[in-house]
Amino acid sequence: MTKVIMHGCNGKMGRTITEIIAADEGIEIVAGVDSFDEEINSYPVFSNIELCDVEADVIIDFSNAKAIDGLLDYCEQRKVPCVLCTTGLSEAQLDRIKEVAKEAAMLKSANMSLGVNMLLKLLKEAAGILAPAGFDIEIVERHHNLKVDAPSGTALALADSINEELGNEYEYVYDRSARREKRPRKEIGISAVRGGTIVGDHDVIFAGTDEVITFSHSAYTKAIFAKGAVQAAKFLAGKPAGLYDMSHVIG
Ligand SMILES: NC(=O)C1=CN([C@@H]2O[C@H](COP(=O)(O)OP(=O)(O)OC[C@H]3O[C@@H](n4cnc5c(N)ncnc54)[C@H](O)[C@@H]3O)[C@@H](O)[C@H]2O)C=CC1
Ligand SMILES: O=C(O)C1=N[C@H](C(=O)O)C[C@H](O)C1
Repeated sequence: MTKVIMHGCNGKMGRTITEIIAADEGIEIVAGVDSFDEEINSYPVFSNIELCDVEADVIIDFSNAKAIDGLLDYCEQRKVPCVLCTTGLSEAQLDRIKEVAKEAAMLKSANMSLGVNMLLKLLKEAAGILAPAGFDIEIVERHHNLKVDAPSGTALALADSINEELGNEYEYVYDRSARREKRPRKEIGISAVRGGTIVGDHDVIFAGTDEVITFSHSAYTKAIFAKGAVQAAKFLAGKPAGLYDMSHVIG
């Protein structure tokens, strides 16, 4: 039985994961952490990870960028593996994750769905063929009106996957409103739309002369992310220190 601390347990994703784990005999939540305590949980909830004295095999995190520094300190000191799903992290936090991964197993992924993780691979092949042939690359993401970070972590991960294939020569452009120039070839435009209850849509557009290819992923429920996170937690429990991602889980 894998024992989990759910970091951000009372948020939208924390609640979805609580439901999914309750129906799985191979894994249980032994404690939750959330600054917002509604007394709705069947497990003990702490307002801060530093106050959590419950032993666990792995942490699942869906919280807020502001909560990540304390979480990383906890993982480093106690050597607890962590599935890090919060997006909108700073460069300093991304560097710190690499440091902490020397002491504990850390799996970071901006999107836990099978579809997006397969797309990350497919895009490398597409970019390798289409970019040299002169296709422009644009990413458009759409999310619900409660999302606090933009662009989405997934949009950045999709861009990074493409850019890696292209020798990291492409610049990311988030806003063209102050620009008065033609589009340079080596850029990836990234646009964010926010509204209603959209769970999460990502379009990667390769626009060439007289033809356009669009790779599109739509999430219909948050359960696709929750299932991936639970699968990742089972995978990560007991793993040696190191930096992991969903490709290690999915294969
Ligand atoms: N990697 C992935 O597949 C996915 C990642 N996300 C990301 O996960 C994060 C959370 O998403 P949601 O659940 O939709 O947000 P949410 O706002 O509904 O939930 C976040 C929870 O974290 C809690 N929190 C805030 N500060 C905290 C602290 N210092 N310690 C403990 N808890 C704290 C809040 O009280 C809240 O209950 C976001 O960054 C989002 O972008 C969301 C869905 C999928
Ligand atoms: O905040 C969300 O909801 C989501 N966030 C992740 C992101 O920023 O990419 C993943 C998913 O799209 C939902």
